[in-house]
Amino acid sequence: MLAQSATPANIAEREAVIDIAAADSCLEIQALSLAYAGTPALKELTLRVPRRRVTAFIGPSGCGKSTLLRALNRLHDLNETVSRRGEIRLEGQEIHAPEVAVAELRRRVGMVFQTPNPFPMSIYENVAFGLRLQGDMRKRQRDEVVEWALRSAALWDEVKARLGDSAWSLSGGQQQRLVIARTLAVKPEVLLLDEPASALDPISTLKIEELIRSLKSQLTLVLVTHNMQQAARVSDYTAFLHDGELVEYAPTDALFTNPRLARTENYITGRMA
Ligand SMILES: Nc1ncnc2c1ncn2[C@@H]1O[C@H](COP(=O)(O)OP(=O)(O)OP(=O)(O)O)[C@@H](O)[C@H]1O
Repeated sequence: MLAQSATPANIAEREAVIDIAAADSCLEIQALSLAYAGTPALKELTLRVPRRRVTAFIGPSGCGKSTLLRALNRLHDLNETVSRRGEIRLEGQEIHAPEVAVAELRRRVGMVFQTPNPFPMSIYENVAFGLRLQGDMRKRQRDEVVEWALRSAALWDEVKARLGDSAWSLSGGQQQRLVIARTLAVKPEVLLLDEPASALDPISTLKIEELIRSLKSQLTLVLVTHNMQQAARVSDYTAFLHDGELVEYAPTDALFTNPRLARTENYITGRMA
């Protein structure tokens, strides 16, 4: 039985904590801090990313969403001004451990950016690109993986008759789904999406959102978005960041309908830019 002092807010808090703690997690971020040239961008963030779910990072511009996402596949490695403390574990293994090869990490943790970036080659070759890097594969097997990846990215029917055409002949929305297919072809465990629909029209945006929802049966997705409706539509869990801190992290429904903290409520109700 609930204690007498339990209010709807702290019931939700307890349930949110239990829900995330109980979820099977794929990535664990522990006391992660990151600074650019000594200026903090992330401050002691700790969170677990549940497996085969969609987790959204939301928050005002400059709060650190992209910095956090990029840290998850070590995109800061080449930036000498970046200093980092804390841990990021993928399936229990610290991703900065000496035995972890960055190329393999980035195969396991794929990333899709805001602006579609297909390579200047055919639709087919874009998807086959990572497979060729991985080594020899018979043409028939490669064809099968390309088809599977294009189907998984909900693009196959639109391109199956023109696989040899330039990827740049596709619309922006199709290009973004092609980039997702290219990433899926090497069978990642995690897909990081940094504002993947913000450069797209509303119909293409809906297709990307449908795709995100469908992909969680196969892999773990992490989405950075400015668009709170989008976070509410597609994600299972939402983390609200502000000024480099993780303010609140909860199942998406709980966070949007019953935020625990005033800072979260102010943001989701538009009282904080
Ligand atoms: N390469 C960089 N060098 C220096 N500072 C950076 C760099 N990238 C980001 N920053 C700073 O780190 C902070 C967090 O930036 P980040 O891009 O992660 O925020 P964000 O929440 O993704 O913002 P937005 O929603 O505008 O994309 C900001 O103050 C930003 O100016």
